[in-house]
Amino acid sequence: MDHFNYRDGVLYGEKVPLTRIAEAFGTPCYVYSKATLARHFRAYTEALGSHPHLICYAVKANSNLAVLGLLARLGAGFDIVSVGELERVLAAGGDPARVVFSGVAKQEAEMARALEVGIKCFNVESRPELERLNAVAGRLGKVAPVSLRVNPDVDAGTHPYISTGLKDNKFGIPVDEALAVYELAASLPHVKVTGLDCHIGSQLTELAPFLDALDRLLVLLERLRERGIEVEHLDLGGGLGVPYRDEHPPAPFDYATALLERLADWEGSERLTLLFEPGRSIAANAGVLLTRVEFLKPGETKNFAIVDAAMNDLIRPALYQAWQAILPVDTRRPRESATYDVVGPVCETGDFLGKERELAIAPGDLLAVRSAGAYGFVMASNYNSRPRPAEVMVDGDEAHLVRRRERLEELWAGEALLPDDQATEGAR
Ligand SMILES: Cc1ncc(COP(=O)(O)O)c(C=O)c1O
Ligand SMILES: N[C@@H](CCCC[NH3+])C(=O)O
Repeated sequence: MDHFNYRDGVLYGEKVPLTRIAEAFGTPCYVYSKATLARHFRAYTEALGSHPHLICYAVKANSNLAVLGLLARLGAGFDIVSVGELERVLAAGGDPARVVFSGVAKQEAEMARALEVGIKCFNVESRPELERLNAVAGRLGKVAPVSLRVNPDVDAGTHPYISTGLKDNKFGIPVDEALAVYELAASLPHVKVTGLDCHIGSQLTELAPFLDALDRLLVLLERLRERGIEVEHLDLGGGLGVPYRDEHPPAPFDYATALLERLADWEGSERLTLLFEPGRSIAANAGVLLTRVEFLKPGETKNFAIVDAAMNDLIRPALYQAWQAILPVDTRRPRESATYDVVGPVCETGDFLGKERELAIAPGDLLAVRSAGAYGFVMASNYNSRPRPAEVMVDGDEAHLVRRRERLEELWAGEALLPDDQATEGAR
């Protein structure tokens, strides 16, 4: 459920017709619903109820300041993977004490900045990273709170590009080695063990892999306890899927209920703070990509609807063959229906937003690509020297521009001509 619905034949974002947004801000344009973001966030906090918890929104899913600011005000923590994401969180008014830092290769300067602002925890993904963190913290006279990201080797049953909890993925410390790395962590002077972390993949549509992972983590926690190592929090990562088409992923409530049941037998579980790092399940269905049909191009074997958004704006279909619904925004005028591949202007055969879609459209019509609030704008590029699109947040009957469309001259700002060519340029 989201806040993008038809009223009298026109698709709205909350109380704003998307036609009005296209007129005011142009296309292509991302549109997010504040109410949907808030509802998705609260679904987690309400599901966990009185159990100690912290929901660390995965900034990578959608890092627009307005999104981060909204979630910060609702009490969210943040899961970051770079100092860039950290600075965004701070710029949006997020609390550094609620930030966890994931990622396989944190640089020294990134660690130093995170220590300086006092983040909650570093999710350490390897032994050398632990040693680097200890050294950086030592130089700054600090003690870094750490949680080891353990790779539990469970098959999340998701797309191979987005599965992260298998032995042959680059992420985390193999569960069998984790004990030794925890012992090392406990012996180092400038790190303090505070948690245990895992993240097994994204767009999971079943509970079983999460519960399998939890079982393996509980075995590890038991072994740590035997060695006198107690953690304050258990971070189960993100990964809960969303309905893009006909998937029926568990709701946060079902997920949390199943986890709490499984945890109930574990001694001291009521004091164990649960952390989650959801990205997609908060942002994906809180956004659409608005695009306009440029041309309809009938072909011998197929028809193309060429639109003004492309793979540089939304890469998920091209990269993962991901399916996202494509809807006409204004259905009030009569149109003939046909089957189209919806493609963009980029010079790549793989530049498509959807294939074989039955659509009743004409040139100039607006289309909305649904479920585009996560891994949409954040993965946009300037390929083909296309400025990145605008981003708009609707809030009731208001629409706020939360990122203006990139300007052409921004595309080459920071570039330079060679000295010889500058001279030629000057002489001309
Ligand atoms: C460490 C980590 N945490 C959280 C997330 C967010 O995942 P999702 O958007 O599937 O909830 C990811 C991305 O998969 C991740 O790598
Ligand atoms: N970007 C991916 C998900 C990767 C998750 C990041 N760990 C997607 O669009 O589905």
